[in-house]
Amino acid sequence: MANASTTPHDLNCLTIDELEAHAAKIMDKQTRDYYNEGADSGSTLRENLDAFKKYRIRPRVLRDVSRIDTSANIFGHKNSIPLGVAPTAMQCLAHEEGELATARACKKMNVVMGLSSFATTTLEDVAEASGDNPNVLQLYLFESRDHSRKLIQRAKKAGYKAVFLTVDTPILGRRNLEIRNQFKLPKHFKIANFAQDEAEKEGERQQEEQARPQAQRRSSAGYLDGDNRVQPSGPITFHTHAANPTLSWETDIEWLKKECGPNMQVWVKGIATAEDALLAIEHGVDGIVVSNHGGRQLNGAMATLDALPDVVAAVQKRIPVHVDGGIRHGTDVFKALALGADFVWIGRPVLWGLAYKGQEGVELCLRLLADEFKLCMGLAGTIKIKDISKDYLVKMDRSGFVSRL
Ligand SMILES: Cc1cc2nc3c(=O)[nH]c(=O)nc-3n(C[C@H](O)[C@H](O)[C@H](O)COP(=O)(O)O)c2cc1C
Ligand SMILES: CC(C)CC(=O)C(=O)O
Repeated sequence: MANASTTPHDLNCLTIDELEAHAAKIMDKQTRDYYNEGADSGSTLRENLDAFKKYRIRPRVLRDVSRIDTSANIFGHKNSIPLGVAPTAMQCLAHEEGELATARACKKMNVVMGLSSFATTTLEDVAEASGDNPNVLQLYLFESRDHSRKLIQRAKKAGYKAVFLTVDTPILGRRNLEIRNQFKLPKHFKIANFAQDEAEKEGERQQEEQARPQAQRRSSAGYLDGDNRVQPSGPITFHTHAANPTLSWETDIEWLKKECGPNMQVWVKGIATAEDALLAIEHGVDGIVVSNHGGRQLNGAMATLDALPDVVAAVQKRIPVHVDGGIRHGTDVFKALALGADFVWIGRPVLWGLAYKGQEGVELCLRLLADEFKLCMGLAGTIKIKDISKDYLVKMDRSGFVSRL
């Protein structure tokens, strides 16, 4: 009997769990804590993972699974599997080649890549490394529309297929290890997409600063207003500019759609409820990602896999519904699809791959998941993505009682 794997194994690393363990030994403490932690006690982060264990697969047999097609269409491109690389900030912390290594691995593995606004590589350099492999730009809409507008224009010019507006971060979640470690991006790295703006602004700022009475001079984190809210008027750092508490459906989605024009889609990332999924449709977005930011924002929020079925039922296939959070095995991809997701995204596993072996490590990460997913499809008795449905799952409650969906 042939093994389902199409590629050679790395005998030291046969699972994403092993990849995580290798990476943990390689990364420095600040980076490991920043990448791996969730908000507050981390319960939502853990529940994202545990949610997958509540479901078991009902395999069907004698169905000729000799020709399995794992490919999925995204932005008119044939992705090798229904999985993409979610945007994660500051990848050069994991490996010196950072986002470039990720882009090259995605291209080689034929997998769509999401680039964080807070990448340590410019969106143009990533686009060049990606060639004709599709990319999406994750966007935090800043209070200064100028910063956002420039970024959108650059993404359009560089051929990005979509922007993913992250909507679960109106205020940055509380990450205790980050606070305790006093997280700082080492000086030799830059939040590359803003580096030019920063240099231009710095001169102006220094002049303004000198003109200001001593008592009103800003701290390095920005100004605090009367409500102790950081005013994002200072340098672009993720403690100030990632969070924009003023975002709303009415004012921002319309603006964003206009800026993106007809050739770059607008998605929202961070939907957790049917109500918001319906609002997304009402406001004309092209797709949604059910996400809780990998458990890094509202601790105590639902696991994304638990949030998914309600959203799928509300959307009724009018727009694509994607999901991320806690996907660590090919069977997790299968379960998410069976619950109605069209596509999934992975965050931390790619960072672990990067830390382990740069581009090669990201390829390994994607290959493991692709092989596991293909094997799962074959052993569950299905050869087409579109046939994966809730008929392939049962749900177990806490007492072990099994029910059909
Ligand atoms: C270190 C780290 C940085 C992240 N940076 C961003 C970001 O810049 N923008 C964003 O929308 N989401 C960001 N995310 C969230 C991911 O896009 C994704 O939603 C999440 O990682 C999925 O969960 P998983 O890590 O369990 O796969 C980040 C996640 C991590 C772990
Ligand atoms: C720049 C940060 C806000 C990136 C992020 O989204 C995260 O660390 O979760």
